[in-house]
Amino acid sequence: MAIVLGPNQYGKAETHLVRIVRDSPRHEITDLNVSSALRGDWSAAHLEGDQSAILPTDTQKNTAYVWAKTHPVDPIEDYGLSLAHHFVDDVEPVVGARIEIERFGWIRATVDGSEHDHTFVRTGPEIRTAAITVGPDGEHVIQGMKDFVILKSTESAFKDFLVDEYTTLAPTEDRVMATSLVAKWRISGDSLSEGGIDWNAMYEGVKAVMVAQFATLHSLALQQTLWNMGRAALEAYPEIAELKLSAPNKHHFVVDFSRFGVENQNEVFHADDRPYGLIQADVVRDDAPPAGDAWRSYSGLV
Ligand SMILES: O=c1[nH]c(=O)c2[nH]c(=O)[nH]c2[nH]1
Repeated sequence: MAIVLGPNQYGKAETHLVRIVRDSPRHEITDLNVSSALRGDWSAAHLEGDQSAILPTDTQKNTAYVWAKTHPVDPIEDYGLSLAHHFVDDVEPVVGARIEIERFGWIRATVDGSEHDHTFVRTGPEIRTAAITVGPDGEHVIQGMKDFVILKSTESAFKDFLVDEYTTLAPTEDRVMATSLVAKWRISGDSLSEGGIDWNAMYEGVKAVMVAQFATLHSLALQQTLWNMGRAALEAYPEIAELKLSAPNKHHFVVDFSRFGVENQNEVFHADDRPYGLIQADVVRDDAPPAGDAWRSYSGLV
């Protein structure tokens, strides 16, 4: 029996950087939380305390800042690809790099009916995410979103489910359906190297396709809604190899007004925060290029 060092990676998590483009009086803001992880043979550091192959996490943080000055940060996917390539191509012992990015939204403040040049208001809660991997198996980009809260107030049912002696849930033909969606979609291999992906357009397009499915499908379950959201996104974007969805079912319970002699026809709800059903589904193209290290995560944030 031997005890051996297993998979490992290291880097700087959550470098929260704000880039202001101020080349003209009309400024632009990009607000990013960047995590970098380096992959390679770090056994000497773990087993012997030898740091000679270790580029400090502090250096990785500095590099993320400098890259934000010297390279475009919008779209975040190109910033991440460039930063990952720098670590892999320019830092000798590094064989793979993972860059994970959260992008927080800002819009211009409106003052006297006009968009202001240098005052911004945080939007949300939706956070755009990206996870870029460059390594021995090539390049992967996982584009995505989290905390995307969406609700429909009708055209959602949940009935005819399996019942056992512990089941108390009443079937419903008409309920509120709401979730705080996490969605991630992978682009790998040829689709990436052929270049030219308009990342911002893809992000807005996938979001629009998924919202349209959520809205227009008369849902029999969140599971069915998720499948159709993912299927429609893959149909619309051939570059996407696969898409993963994680959706907490944000339950809205009709408040019982019967003792008050007041009717409640799906008008007043108790919005419960926990527990919640958690429904997850992957939608995959059956000829998708292999995922390799694409889903090997680092910070747990994206
Ligand atoms: O859309 C739903 N899917 C479920 O699996 C489930 N289970 C449950 O209690 N409510 C719901 N709703």
